[in-house]
Amino acid sequence: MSEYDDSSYEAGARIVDPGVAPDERHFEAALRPRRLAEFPGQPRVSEQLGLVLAAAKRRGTTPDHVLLSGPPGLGKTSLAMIIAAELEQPIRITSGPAIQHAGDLAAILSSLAEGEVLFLDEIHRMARAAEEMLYLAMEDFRVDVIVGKGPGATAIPLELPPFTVVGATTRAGLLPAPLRDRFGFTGHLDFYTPEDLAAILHRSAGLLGVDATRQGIAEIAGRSRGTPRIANRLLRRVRDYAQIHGSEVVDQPSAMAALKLFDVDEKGLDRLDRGVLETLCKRFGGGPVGLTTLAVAVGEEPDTVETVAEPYLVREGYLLRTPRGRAATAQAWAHLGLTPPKDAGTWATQLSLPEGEGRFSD
Ligand SMILES: Nc1ncnc2c1ncn2[C@@H]1O[C@H](COP(=O)(O)OP(=O)(O)OP(=O)(O)O)[C@@H](O)[C@H]1O
Ligand SMILES: [Mg+2]
Repeated sequence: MSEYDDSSYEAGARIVDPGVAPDERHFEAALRPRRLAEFPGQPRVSEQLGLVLAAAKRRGTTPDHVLLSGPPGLGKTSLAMIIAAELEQPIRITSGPAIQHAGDLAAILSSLAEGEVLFLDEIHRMARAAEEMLYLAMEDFRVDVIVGKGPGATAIPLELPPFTVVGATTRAGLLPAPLRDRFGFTGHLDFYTPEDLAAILHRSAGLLGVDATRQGIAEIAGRSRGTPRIANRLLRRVRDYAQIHGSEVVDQPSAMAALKLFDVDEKGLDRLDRGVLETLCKRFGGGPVGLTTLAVAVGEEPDTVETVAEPYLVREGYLLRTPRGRAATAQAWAHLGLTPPKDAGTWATQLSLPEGEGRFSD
């Protein structure tokens, strides 16, 4: 699930949504890399993690607990499963929202086998009381089981065999510091380069039994917003298109035609993204304009514009959030093939943002 849970757009409702759609889970499972060696991209995290796991295996101990953070669809769940596979250990999978009471967690912890991997997805959404129990368990491999109620209740300490927690979160900043500190290794996943996405797409095409050319793959990779989940989804749509209209081969013409049909342009912007930029440029001279005014003009809820369209537009340098409202950058004008008016604000002449500026961190 993604951070877009609260918006009016269902996860996966847009073809470029980084969240997972309910009906694509089985595709995802089939396309997940199984081992670190077949996990393209994220070279730093992958190398660091490989070292941590290999060293623990060599010593015959459990590795440090691992926290994986980063935007939706970049491979956190895949990596959690890879960790268990590399350690040759079973994996127990649960998620923050499923643990609403400390007792839920106590039941899981007390049934773990030695060395087992406990994957806690969306760990930032776990109940507070369970968080406290978790960090005690992570540090001392112990839980206090409360027996009885009221003044007569007693805490019976229960020793746990050593195990490895792998936590995943799209919002590392929401984790309380004591919990974050219990993870000896944190891997932050970043958006993929088009080359890495192309490698992923080649592999996926092979697994799906689809013929694909290098140019066809490159065309899809360039429109996938740095996100493997989106890349795999676009590949399936292009495959559909190629099977119905073309030579059954995912080549550049079929990729371009299919993605035009599904409204994903060459930079990966869809109709909503372009609607926001076009409204901003054509109706408001590039802004700045308040979020609500902009959203009404686009015909969307302010929340949708803010949480669904803006993060990518800001990250890629098409849109600025200024104290006076939203403003289009020169890159936005250029992408739409429009010329900014002479009196447009200074932001419109700004070609790109300084490194890190306007980027979303967790
Ligand atoms: N490095 C990679 N190589 C190949 N495929 C990948 C890679 N990273 C992700 N994928 C594919 O992208 C899809 C989404 O990956 P995954 O479920 O691991 O993401 P996630 O970070 O857990 O997302 P969420 O935050 O929504 O839970 C899967 O189908 C997976 O196969
Ligand atoms: Mg996941």
